[in-house]
Amino acid sequence: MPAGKYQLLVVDSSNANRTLIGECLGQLDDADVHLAADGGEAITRIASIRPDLILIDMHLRDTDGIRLVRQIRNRESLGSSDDDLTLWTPVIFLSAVMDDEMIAQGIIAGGDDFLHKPVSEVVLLAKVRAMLRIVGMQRDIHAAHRRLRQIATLDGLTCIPNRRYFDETLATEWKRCQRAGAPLSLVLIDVDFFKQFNDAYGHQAGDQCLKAIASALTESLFRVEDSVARYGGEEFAAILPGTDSRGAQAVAERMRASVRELRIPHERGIDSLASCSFGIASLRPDSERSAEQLLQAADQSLYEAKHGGRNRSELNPGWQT
Ligand SMILES: Nc1nc2c(ncn2[C@@H]2O[C@H](COP(=O)(O)OP(=O)(O)OP(=O)(O)O)[C@@H](O)[C@H]2O)c(=O)[nH]1
Repeated sequence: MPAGKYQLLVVDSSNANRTLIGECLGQLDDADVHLAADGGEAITRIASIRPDLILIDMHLRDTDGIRLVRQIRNRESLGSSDDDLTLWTPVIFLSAVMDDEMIAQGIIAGGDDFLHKPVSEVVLLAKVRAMLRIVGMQRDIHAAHRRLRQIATLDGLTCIPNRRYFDETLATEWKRCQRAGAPLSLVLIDVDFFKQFNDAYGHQAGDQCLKAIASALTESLFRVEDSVARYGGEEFAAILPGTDSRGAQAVAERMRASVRELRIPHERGIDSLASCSFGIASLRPDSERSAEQLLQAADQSLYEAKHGGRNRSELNPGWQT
């Protein structure tokens, strides 16, 4: 949810009331006011403006306030937000007649407060401000949650996705590619002679080398669905959904060349430069094989690449698409 002005929606079938409340709320500098004449229009506007607060008259021409709020809460629980936190939009009911029974029903249905009509401008603004304070806190919680999620899936040294992100993404992409009947390719990447690099230049230089390689690998991926993570130590792993083995070989070669183009001096390295070896495995996910097996297959190819001389990529012949 982008932080910015609060979006308020007033749902009232009386043109005069709607305008009056709208004008009153227009005094709030930090809010935009939207108006809807009935339940149907409210639902459409909620989808487009995603309001932070809704004021609903109890008697609408096509429905009543309680039904409408039930519909709104239903939709909220179905479509949770992109970061898995349910959004709660406060609802204030407006009603000329108000008894205990109605208040209880309204709150049970999902309303948060009531305002007596004709609405006092002072009370309306005070209640809306109180609700918006809570909305503001909800926004802060969402922002903190998003940030924490991001930190939890990022590698501290290289700032690229970490092993946890890799595991989650591989599981998700496996299912997605299986449903779509699409290929899924995996590339395991290991820095060559990295122990000697650390021994020769020190651990800090080793860290800088890993950071530069992580950037080079990331920049070699052009598709949004492709990702590369730090798999552990001096190992990285790229997930290429919807990419067949030929495509994966092309990506691996691009990554290999970009690491070489960094021209990081490595006295024990191939031609005295840092390099990586790449192991590729590809499949169309099915219920016969597992992501674990795909990883093992890519690891075997990586072993071949290492033993074939390093600074090269190898595709597992049994795992081609
Ligand atoms: N500087 C630094 N070194 C790391 C990090 N993680 C792992 N390493 C080092 O990476 C080295 C990996 O060494 P090996 O697994 O023997 O492999 P290698 O020397 O790269 O040799 P080959 O893979 O066979 O080419 C070890 O010395 C680890 O200590 C890190 O975060 N920073």
